[in-house]
Amino acid sequence: MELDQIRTAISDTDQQLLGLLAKRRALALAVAEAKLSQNKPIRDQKREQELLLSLIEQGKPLGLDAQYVTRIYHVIIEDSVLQQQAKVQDQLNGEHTPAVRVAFLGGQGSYSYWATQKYFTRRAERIIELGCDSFNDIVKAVETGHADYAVLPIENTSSGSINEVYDLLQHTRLSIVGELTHPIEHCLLGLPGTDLSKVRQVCSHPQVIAQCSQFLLGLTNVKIEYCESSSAAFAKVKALQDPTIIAIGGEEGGKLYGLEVLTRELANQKQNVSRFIVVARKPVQVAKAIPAKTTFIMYTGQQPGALVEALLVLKQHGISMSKLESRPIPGNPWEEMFYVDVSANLNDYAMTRALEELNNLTKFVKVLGCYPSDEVTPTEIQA
Ligand SMILES: O=C(O)C(=O)C[C@]1(C(=O)O)C=C[C@@H](O)C=C1
Repeated sequence: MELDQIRTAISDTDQQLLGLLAKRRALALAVAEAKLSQNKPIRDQKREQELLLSLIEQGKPLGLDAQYVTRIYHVIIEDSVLQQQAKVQDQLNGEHTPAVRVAFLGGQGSYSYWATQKYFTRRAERIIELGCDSFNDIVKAVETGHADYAVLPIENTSSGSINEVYDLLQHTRLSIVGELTHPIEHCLLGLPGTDLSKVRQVCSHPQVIAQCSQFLLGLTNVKIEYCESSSAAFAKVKALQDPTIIAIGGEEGGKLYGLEVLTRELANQKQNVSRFIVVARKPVQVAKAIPAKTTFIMYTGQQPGALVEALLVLKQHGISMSKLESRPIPGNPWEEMFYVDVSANLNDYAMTRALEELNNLTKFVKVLGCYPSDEVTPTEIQA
């Protein structure tokens, strides 16, 4: 066969694969309906185990090794679970609307832009994008009704917690209604033909710069220029048309501005992932069939053992904590507000009791939101 003919055959096969993936997704959504009516949880890891084992066996005579099959099906099953969760939440809260207005940092091509696309394509037919220049503007856009939702990065595996966002949460009346994790793959991006040895300025958002600090130490005679977002950095490089100025951001985003990759994998941690939260004016309920997270803040006061006692309340109710963060309280020097993420539904009996006790024990407790957990840990094969 000629090259063109082979490629046509590959394209045909890919088209069939896409059709089958769409068909499988529709079946998974039908399963979600059936599970809801039978009061069953969405995730069924026993079924996933059986499925993976059977697929590995079926792959062997076709020359498809176990690792390959497992990798592909982890992605497919993760998609199934997240689609099913979104559907269940939609039925409970009526979240699925034809168009949603979403505020996020930067413009097209920023990391928050991609996170927004990823989260809302499962939940709405159309996204009306409201790119903003600061985290404060994003929150204001939802508070004032200019946007329905805000997407905010809250932590990153390389640079840690994003303090500015934590501080905004302390004062807003908005609720956390969702979360998502998104891999962040930083690249150096320049105008076509840029020579890295001649570069004199690197532009990006301060969080991005922090996540690539080790790589940047190795660049001598290069000035760091902070921008409102990585997309603002792309726009700047494109507008200036000066090959000594480059940006750091995602490859796909840079492409939208005609920029090319000079170097990849710049982040301090190889696994560089950001966790984003989605906030809205109205809280949501999380269906019992899916794993929930609750985030609350508390001020325990400074008496000895106050935090330990508060955390013991969670332990006594069998509630596991996935994150504990502290931030200063403005106007009260050396006093700290604690932010707590727990794996629990706000409507669970244990959680209700724990919050009642924390209300009595501490000086201040406020629930920031209860939302579906985005973590779909891959099912491992047990031999
Ligand atoms: O079979 C089910 O119960 C499904 O919901 C489908 C499916 C899948 O995609 O295969 C998805 C999630 C479950 O954890 C198990 C399997």
